[in-house]
Amino acid sequence: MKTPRPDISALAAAAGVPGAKAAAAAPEAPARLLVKVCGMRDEAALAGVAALGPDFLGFIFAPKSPRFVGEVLAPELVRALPPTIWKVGVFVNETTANILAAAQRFGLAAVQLHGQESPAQCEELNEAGLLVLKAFSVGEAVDFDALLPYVPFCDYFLFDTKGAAPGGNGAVFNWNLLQSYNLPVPYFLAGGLGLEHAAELAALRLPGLAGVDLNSGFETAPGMKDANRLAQMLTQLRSGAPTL
Ligand SMILES: O=C(O)c1ccccc1N[C@@H]1O[C@H](COP(=O)(O)O)[C@@H](O)[C@H]1O
Repeated sequence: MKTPRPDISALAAAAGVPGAKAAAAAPEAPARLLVKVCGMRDEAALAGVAALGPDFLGFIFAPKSPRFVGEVLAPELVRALPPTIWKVGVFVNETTANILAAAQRFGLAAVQLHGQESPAQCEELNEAGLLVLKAFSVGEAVDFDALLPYVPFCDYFLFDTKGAAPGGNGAVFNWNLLQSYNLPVPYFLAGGLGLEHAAELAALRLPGLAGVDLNSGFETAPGMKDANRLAQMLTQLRSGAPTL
């Protein structure tokens, strides 16, 4: 069954992003960075973090992750989150059938594919009505040409630090590697972001940068988000970002 897909245009306009698959290579910064808080698994923190008004909330469906949402969080709680927040399921090399089943059960509107998923799988999920974020691990260099086959089927890319685990490594990569980004898909910056990066991120000018992904840098333990630190981060990101 097809998962209803919210209209991305309002979100893109609010963030000053000219819409998915459009003009991401413009060098100017978005009006404000989109914020995705990832790795939610703690029922007690969920309402508090949602009340901060992140643009996206991520739930990890990779069984090996310490943030695996599995049976920990009741699907009703996720489905009941405000419709203004995009609910993102994070998957690593999962089958399309399993992803669609989880999307249906938890009311996910978006998927973050954090493994070696193919462009064809991105297309399948995109055609199923889901917003598609494709993650890529960044080491010493990025081969943007290798991302070209994904362009037609992804709403966002996400650049994360290469590490021992597929994601959630808590390490920062060299953001300057993205200075030469020239593809028409906006992206999220991820990997070890913490409160100490707030000022730098708010002032960051990178072509195609649409948002930031906050995960292990805002936890008291894996999956246990610190709403106070997140509140400080959102305030700094949103007040520090320039207006167009
Ligand atoms: O957080 C995890 O455990 C995880 C597991 C498997 C795939 C992705 C995962 N998280 C994603 O990793 C990046 C960076 O996280 P961090 O800031 O370095 O902790 C982020 O996009 C998370 O969504």
